[in-house]
Amino acid sequence: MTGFVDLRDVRLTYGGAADGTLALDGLTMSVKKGEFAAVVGPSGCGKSTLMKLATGLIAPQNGTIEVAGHEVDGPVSVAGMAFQNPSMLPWRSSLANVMLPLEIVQPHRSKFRSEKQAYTAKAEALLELVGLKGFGDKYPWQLSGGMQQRANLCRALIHDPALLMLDEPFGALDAFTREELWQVMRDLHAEKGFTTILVTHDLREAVFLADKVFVMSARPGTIIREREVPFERPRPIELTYESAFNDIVHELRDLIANARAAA
Ligand SMILES: Nc1ncnc2c1ncn2[C@@H]1O[C@H](COP(=O)(O)OP(=O)(O)OP(=O)(O)O)[C@@H](O)[C@H]1O
Repeated sequence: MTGFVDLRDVRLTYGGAADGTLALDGLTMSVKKGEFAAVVGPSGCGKSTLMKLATGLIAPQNGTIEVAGHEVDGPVSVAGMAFQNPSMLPWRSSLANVMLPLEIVQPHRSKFRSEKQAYTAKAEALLELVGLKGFGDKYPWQLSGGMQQRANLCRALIHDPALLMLDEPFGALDAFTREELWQVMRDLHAEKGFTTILVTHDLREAVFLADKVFVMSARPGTIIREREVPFERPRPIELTYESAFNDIVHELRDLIANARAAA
């Protein structure tokens, strides 16, 4: 396989082959190093399942999964993750929340004490990059939802993961805040160059951020279309009001509507 993340002919059934739920079947997809991929599809088609498989949280009954050239057979340490709910620890400051993975993930864990000053500077620099300069000492409950999600992105990136997995990270935010966060995400990806897989229900979000959008069928999920997004980077937010942009959004919408109807 040739990508940075490769899934080939993957099948996943929850709860036993006989009477379980077949979530994914015959799913094949490949994401290149540094690429920003989005995954869209009908509700319940298996998008989150795909994320759990690619990060090694669950194993498929059939097929192969490779990340960074290695077959996945347990939690993938090169991955950072962010979900819809930022789930920050309320008793820790934002800075301490951002630094949490360094206390857990090797090789950082072993040198956390001796390198604490450098790690703190790194976390502060990341907070600044997402527009949270000076908020490191605030507790999560002192931050707005959008600010919490910014800090959550920093926490996902603090250990310099080569792969960032995002499952509906902006889904709970209002439209304006969401667009702000798209731009934060665009700039983080441009600066750091990590490979990204974003699961989203928001087709504008997918087209704005991604190099390639994977469209899934209804459950059992499989990939029914890979749509390249041709727009140059960096992409201004005004792009989302242009007709060429909306044409792709409509094309994706039609594919998903048809997939739902076929279910
Ligand atoms: N732990 C589980 N045990 C049993 N069934 C599950 C489990 N997790 C998911 N499923 C089922 O597998 C299917 C795919 O679920 P998944 O959460 O991957 O879909 P999704 O596309 O992310 O959903 P949504 O669009 O609603 O976010 C669904 O039918 C779901 O009910």
